[in-house]
Amino acid sequence: MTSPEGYSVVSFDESRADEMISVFSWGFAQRVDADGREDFRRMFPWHRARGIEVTDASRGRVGELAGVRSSHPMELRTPGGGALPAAGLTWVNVHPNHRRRGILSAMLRDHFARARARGEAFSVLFASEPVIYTRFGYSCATVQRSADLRRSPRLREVPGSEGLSVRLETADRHVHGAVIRAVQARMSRPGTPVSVGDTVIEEVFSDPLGQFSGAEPARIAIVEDADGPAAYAVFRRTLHWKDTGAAGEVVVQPWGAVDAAATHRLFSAVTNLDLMTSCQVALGGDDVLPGLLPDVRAAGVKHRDGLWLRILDVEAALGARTYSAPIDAVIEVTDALIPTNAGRWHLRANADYTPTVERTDAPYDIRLDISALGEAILGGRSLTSLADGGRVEESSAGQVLRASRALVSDQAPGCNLAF
Ligand SMILES: CC(=O)SCCNC(=O)CCNC(=O)[C@H](O)C(C)(C)COP(=O)(O)OP(=O)(O)OC[C@H]1O[C@@H](n2cnc3c(N)ncnc32)[C@H](O)[C@@H]1OP(=O)(O)O
Repeated sequence: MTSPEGYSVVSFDESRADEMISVFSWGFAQRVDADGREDFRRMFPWHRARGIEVTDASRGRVGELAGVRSSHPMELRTPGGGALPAAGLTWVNVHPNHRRRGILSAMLRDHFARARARGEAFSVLFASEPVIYTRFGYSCATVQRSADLRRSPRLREVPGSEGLSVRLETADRHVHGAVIRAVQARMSRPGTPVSVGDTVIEEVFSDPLGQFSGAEPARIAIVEDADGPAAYAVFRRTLHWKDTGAAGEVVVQPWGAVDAAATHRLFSAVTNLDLMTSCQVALGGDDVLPGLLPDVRAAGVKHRDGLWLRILDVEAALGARTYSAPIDAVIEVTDALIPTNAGRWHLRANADYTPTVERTDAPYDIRLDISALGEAILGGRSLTSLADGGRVEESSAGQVLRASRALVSDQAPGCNLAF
């Protein structure tokens, strides 16, 4: 693996936790207190930690970590109910003394090689600044929205919701990790992490930066149906008193539900807590929740980029999803960083829309860069809209439209677990 001059790429483990936290706190301008350090020890994926060490004294103290990163193992839902192994890139930081010397670039080359060797088809992340990642072939694959549901918004009725049980408990990572895993595994939305390693679960119950200091300990609402856990919401309340009386705030982070009935039951409970006037929640994809609100504008929905995705294995990415219309097309992919992705792929989806993907020398029908394919692969962005923006070419009129209809997904993608 090529490293920038004066540096070398290394693995590191928990014995270097203090150093890693120091690089992180410089990168993210954060104070990490004793509790936060304990959280880091539990939730940082030490087994996949990589860093860049100084090897030349003119660059800094020889042996010190100049940059760090790791990734969470997970499986990501694809359109049609399949899933693919993915690397959830996380805690990427370069100490300001060493920035803009190619350290991130070296870490990402290393990340791509190692993730591919493990058979991971996607690298996914939540971006601190999107501009960092576009040059490495990542694109925004899901949109995330935030809303404030206020108190008891009188959700529209959903058949079957009344019969579901809901209970509130104090969150306990040892007990409720299994609940979260059970719900995630049942979720069908493309972009959902349907299987995650322990570190993602640890992160759900952690607060390394003291974001929730002043709030109560994490609680969890659990809805069950005949098949077991069907929805959960991890939430924390903070009680404020104003001149007008109690004005408590509920922050839900994260939540997941398998269907509309479970969503209705869950939010009937968490938006109806005494002394609370605000219930802040993130929405992913085309969640049913906004459609249950009688006055969606009152929720003040805000949009932003959600999950960023980089395809590491084009053949797997095209082959592990279903298609919404027949397709028989040669797709030419350019990829400046992963040569095994580049070239022409013959994609055919048969009568039940499951695909075959083969390398071919035949002329292309559509041509696009890996970042454009990453934006479309979960069905979140249409190829027609990417073509309008000049990011997809066609060899003859109608090719983009046909492929676009095939790649669209019945459910808009979303990712409900941050990492
Ligand atoms: C998934 C996550 O963990 S997101 C968290 C990312 N981390 C942060 O935001 C913490 C604060 N920032 C940092 O730690 C660092 O500045 C990083 C990681 C963003 C960049 O690390 P560096 O080692 O400086 O990046 P590197 O030198 O490899 O830069 C590669 C290219 O990206 C550009 N670039 C890097 N960061 C940025 C940025 N924040 N904004 C704009 N361009 C950037 C560089 O200018 C360079 O461009 P070039 O190839 O045209 O010369």
